[in-house]
Amino acid sequence: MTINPFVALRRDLHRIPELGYQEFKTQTYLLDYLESLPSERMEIKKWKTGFFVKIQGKNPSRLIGYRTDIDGLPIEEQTGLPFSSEHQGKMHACGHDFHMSIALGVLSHFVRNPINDDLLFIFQPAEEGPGGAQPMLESPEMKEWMPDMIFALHIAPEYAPGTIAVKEGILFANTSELFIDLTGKGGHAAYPHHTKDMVVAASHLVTQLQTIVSRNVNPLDSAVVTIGKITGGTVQNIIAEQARLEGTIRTFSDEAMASVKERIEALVKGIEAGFECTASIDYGSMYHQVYNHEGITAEFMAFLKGRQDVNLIECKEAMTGEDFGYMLKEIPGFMFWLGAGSEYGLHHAKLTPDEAVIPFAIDVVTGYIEHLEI
Ligand SMILES: CC(=O)N[C@@H](CCC[C@H](N)C(=O)O)C(=O)O
Repeated sequence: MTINPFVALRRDLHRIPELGYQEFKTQTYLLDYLESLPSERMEIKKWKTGFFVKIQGKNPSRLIGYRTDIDGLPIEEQTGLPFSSEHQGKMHACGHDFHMSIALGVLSHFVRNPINDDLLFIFQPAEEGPGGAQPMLESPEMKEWMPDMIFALHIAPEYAPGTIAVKEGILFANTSELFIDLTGKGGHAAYPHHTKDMVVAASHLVTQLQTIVSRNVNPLDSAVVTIGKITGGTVQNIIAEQARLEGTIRTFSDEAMASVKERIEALVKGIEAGFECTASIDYGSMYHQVYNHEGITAEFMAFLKGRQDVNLIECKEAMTGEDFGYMLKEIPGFMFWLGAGSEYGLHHAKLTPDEAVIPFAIDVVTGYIEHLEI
């Protein structure tokens, strides 16, 4: 059976997931593919481990932008797929392999069938962290090629293939990473009274952090404080001198983000006093909310309603984060969810989206770009 060429590309990319700003093989693979396309209308500018591709239109009056992210996650894949990750401890568990192959499919259509307007394809590194959208936006390359409108998609395992979910206004939350380091006095496991145990302090702090959402945030508002990783100590019979919590904060407003951080700082001060230790907080990288331009999103939804093959859902906002929010802050446009039907969700080691959505999405995105000229 012949396999769709962009599904084949997805499988190749799925084998070589790389973390933010380490996407060297991915960049080479994508650029090699572009080499195979007619080059007359195509201009490429590399940017760190990503790049921009401009496709010259026939009679341009504006520049239409389309962005894909290209990085993977630090997860050991457990799908059992024959084209599983060849990079130990790394996986395309957020669908960026799908995003890239869809972008290549759309790009390769327009390089052969240009529209009047110019198109800009943005292959952005480090979406999962520490963030590539904002520095790309500020780069001289993008300042020269600033789109008049921009859009992007994200796969959604919880929706069936054929579904597109979108809404006007806020779609994804504001995010802030969270790293807390605790330092006390280690020692012999049998002499706890001579030590300040950071495993115990960290355990109390994790529990106290849960009270921010349940007891400080207005029940009619929304926020998330997740601790995804705890490390501490060295061996089972030594009391830990160090512990580290790693997590993320999500809110729908800057005010809520500031008040969650205030509470975190107060609780950490309490841990320092209560457990006689020192603590430091680092907020890592922060992403601006994804806010879909009302008018442009409404027009996209109207376009989708005209397609028999699309099940359009007007969805609710989600606590997911996306640094594409920075691009949408400066450029009118939108992001949408592409139903991809996987039993396991984003960031899961068994995520297996349905590959049939690749040609489907290429067709929808291509059709929408063509429709923009009508
Ligand atoms: C779509 C998606 O899953 N995005 C990530 C973005 C991560 C932002 C940052 N590294 C953080 O953890 O706060 C997400 O986790 O929502």
